[in-house]
Order: sequence, then structure tokens, then C-alpha cells
Amino acid sequence: MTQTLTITRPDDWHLHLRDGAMLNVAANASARYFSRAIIMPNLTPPVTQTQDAQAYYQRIKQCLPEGNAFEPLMTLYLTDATTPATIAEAAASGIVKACKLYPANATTNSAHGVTDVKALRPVFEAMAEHGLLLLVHGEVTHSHIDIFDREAAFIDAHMKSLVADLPQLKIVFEHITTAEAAEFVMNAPDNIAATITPQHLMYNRNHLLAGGLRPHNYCLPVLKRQSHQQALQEAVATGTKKIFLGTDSAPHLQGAKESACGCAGCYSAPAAIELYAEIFEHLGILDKLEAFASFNGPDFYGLPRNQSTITLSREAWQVPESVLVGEQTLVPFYAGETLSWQVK
Ligand SMILES: NC(=O)N[C@@H](CC(=O)O)C(=O)O
Ligand SMILES: [Zn+2]
Ligand SMILES: [Zn+2]
Repeated sequence: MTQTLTITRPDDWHLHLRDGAMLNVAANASARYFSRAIIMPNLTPPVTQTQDAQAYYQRIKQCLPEGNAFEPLMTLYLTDATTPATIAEAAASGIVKACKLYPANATTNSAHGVTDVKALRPVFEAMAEHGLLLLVHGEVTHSHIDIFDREAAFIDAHMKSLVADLPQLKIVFEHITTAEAAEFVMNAPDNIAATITPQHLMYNRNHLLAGGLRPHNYCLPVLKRQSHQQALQEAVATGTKKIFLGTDSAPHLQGAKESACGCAGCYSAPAAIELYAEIFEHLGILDKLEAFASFNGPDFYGLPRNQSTITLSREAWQVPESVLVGEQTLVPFYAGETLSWQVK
């Protein structure tokens, strides 16, 4: 049995760091071994302008210890008011790499999101022209569409036309959760890729609902039935270049998760690469971890691969039951469970 695994230093292509005290905890968790991360803009208020992104970038950098080279790759939050001029300014800043499309009210802090995707066409064209990527939370929001069907419905409602109409625009279908999304991305042209979270590879909706309601496994898009989990696993096992690591680590305080109306989001940063290693080994595809975690993302974004490496050791450890944020607590994803691999 392999006892150590050395891979090119990974990047996280979908990460929520929040702000204030939580930012300090979350940034340091991810900066332990990730080189870069795409930082989600769904703060309150959202990061919609280049100057917001620049200020947030500085706040993230200020949390890191001396000598830590973790590089936040910033994103802007698209709204109905975003203009092509906003895009030109963002691209010129050099720190903004992508823009995030949240259909209004699809997920946490998305109330300012886009109400009419088609009306943003000039903005998408400006993004293609200036080389910014479009990152998509792909779920429709109509109340009459079942929550388990919202991702598949989004493909027909928006994804197909976005991809067909904007061949110059690089699009990432974020945190995919269904067989339909995996199949769509695998069969789509080269300008579309996807991220997959650890929880959607490891779990299905039974892990959320069977034998008790597990709020720490609740995220959006919600965990789907096992056949979808298997489709995601099979997609990753093909070794496709179109799918890469994006944890969607999304911390919410324990009280906000364990609540009558619990928040969506799994805080996986304390064990991110170790969670992926666990499931990749379980699937017999540990040899595919490096490309997924460290090659496919930068290749798709048009950024250089990292030069340094990290080493995982086969040494069982337990994910902490909780993590302190000042006097309050976060419960990590997989809390109290044992993982086989760790980064020293
Ligand atoms: N994934 C989640 O369940 N939550 C994310 C938002 C998101 O990525 O949709 C969050 O910001 O909490
Ligand atoms: Zn999302
Ligand atoms: Zn997210």
C-alpha cells in the first residue's frame, strides 16, 4: 500500500472565505496547502465592483501569516446592473479572474443575483472579449420546480443557450450534482468545464435525510439520489480534463446550521484535499487526484500550474468536531469522522 502521495500543489476553484472573524479562520484553513483559490463574491453586500474586490483581496492577504503565498483569485458578483464597463475595469485590475452568476435567490446571499440571464448578453460578450470566466450557480429558482430538479432544469433553461451562443466565453458549471450536468459538461465544447465538491462525491441525499436530519450535510445544490452521486464519480474516474477541484467550502456558524431554518453550505476547508483523497482512493482512482486537484483547473483558466508540491501521508486522523471563531463555533464537514490521509 502506498504510504505517501506527493502531488503538485493544488488550487481550490470555488471557495467561500466570508469576512471579519470568520475570514481569518477560513483563509488560514485554505492557505495551509492550497496555492490559489477562486474567492466567491457573495458577501453582504456582495462584491460587485473592482474596488470591492481589491479591498476584499487586501483583507484576505492581511489574515495570512508572513511568508504564506496563498493567492486569492477574485470574482465579481453579477447583478442586473452590471455593465460591460464594469467588466473592462475588472479585467484591467489583474486581480479579478471571473464573474459569478447567481440566479436571484438561488442560494446563500443571492438576493442581488440576476433576474434576467438573457439581458446580460452584452456583459457576457465583454467577459469573453476581456478573458474573464463565467462561473455559474446552475439552478433555476421558480418555486414550482422541485428542488431536486433545479439543476437539470437550469441546463435546458440557460446553460445550453449560454454555451451555444458564446463560444468565446469560458464557462464553469460550478458544484455539479447530477448525472444530467455531468453528461452535459462532458459532451459540451472545450469552453465549458465543471467543479465538483467533496460532499457530492462522497454522499447522496440519504446522508442528509435518512436516520435523522443532518444539517452539516446540507448545501446547495442539495445532495441528490445515489445514481447521481455515481454519475459524478464515474465522470471523475474518466480522468476528463473538464472537471476539477472546487470545494465550495462555505462556513456558517454552528447555530445558523443547527436551526429551524438552517443555512446551506458545508465547511470542508479543514480537511479539503484529505476528503478528496479519501474518496478517490475508495474509487480506485488515486492516480487521477493530481490532475483533478492541480492541473485541470489552471489549464482551463489559462494560468500556470503550480511549481511546488505537497505530500499526503497515510496516517489516520479525525476531523475536528468544531473550530472556534472567537467565542463561536463552526462544525466542519465530516466532523468527528476518520480520514486516512493527511498533509503534514
Ligand atoms: N453551497 C452552499 O450551500 N452555500 C454557499 C453558496 C453557494 O455556493 O451556492 C454559501 O455561500 O453558503
Ligand atoms: Zn452555488
Ligand atoms: Zn459556493
